[in-house]
Amino acid sequence: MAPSIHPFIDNGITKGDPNFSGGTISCKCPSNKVTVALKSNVAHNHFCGCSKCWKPAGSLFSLVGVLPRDKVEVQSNADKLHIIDPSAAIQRNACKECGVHLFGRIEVEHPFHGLDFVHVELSEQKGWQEPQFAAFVSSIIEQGFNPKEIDAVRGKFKANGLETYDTLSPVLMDLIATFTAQKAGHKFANL
Ligand SMILES: N[C@@H](CCC(=O)N[C@@H](CSCO)C(=O)NCC(=O)O)C(=O)O
Ligand SMILES: [Zn+2]
Ligand SMILES: [Zn+2]
Repeated sequence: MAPSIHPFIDNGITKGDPNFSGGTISCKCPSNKVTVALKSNVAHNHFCGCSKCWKPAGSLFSLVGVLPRDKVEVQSNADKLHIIDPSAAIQRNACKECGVHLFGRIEVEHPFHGLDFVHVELSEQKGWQEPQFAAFVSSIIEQGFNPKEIDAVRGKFKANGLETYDTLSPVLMDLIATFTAQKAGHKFANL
């Protein structure tokens, strides 16, 4: 059986609702779930093949989007959260018991400071922004995926109208580059 790319693409992508205003995500513990309110929809929702983002069991990719950190509020069992890797730019707060990542937060100076990273598949609500692109596709090879089969993976994304990249999308990479340039003292007109 071919490995699952991610449940949200294996059976075709469902469009989000542009008027959707948020919901609740929860971890996968059978009881005493960690629950987190997301008080807006997400943006830049994307599949990510990197080794750091949480992936559902058996899937090659994560699905991760961002929203302002002041729209994210832990509602229950906060004591079960721990930060997976405190040295990473994105501090992924995960459930100690089931391993699910609830939100990733940036505390250092960074182009995406102020945005939290979340996985909307952990919500029962429907209407979240649909995936926009696939990022860090070649990273799955670093984790042991056979490079001979990568074209099939890229083809599946393309067949669903999604571009594939080996970093983030050009829009996000340009934002990062702009931040880096401004930090180095470059000034841009009309930004
Ligand atoms: N090949 C590496 C790439 C890891 C990586 O750079 N991941 C990105 C994207 S995560 C969500 O889009 C990133 O920004 N990471 C910063 C961080 O995790 O703190 C690998 O696969 O590990
Ligand atoms: Zn849990
Ligand atoms: Zn990632």
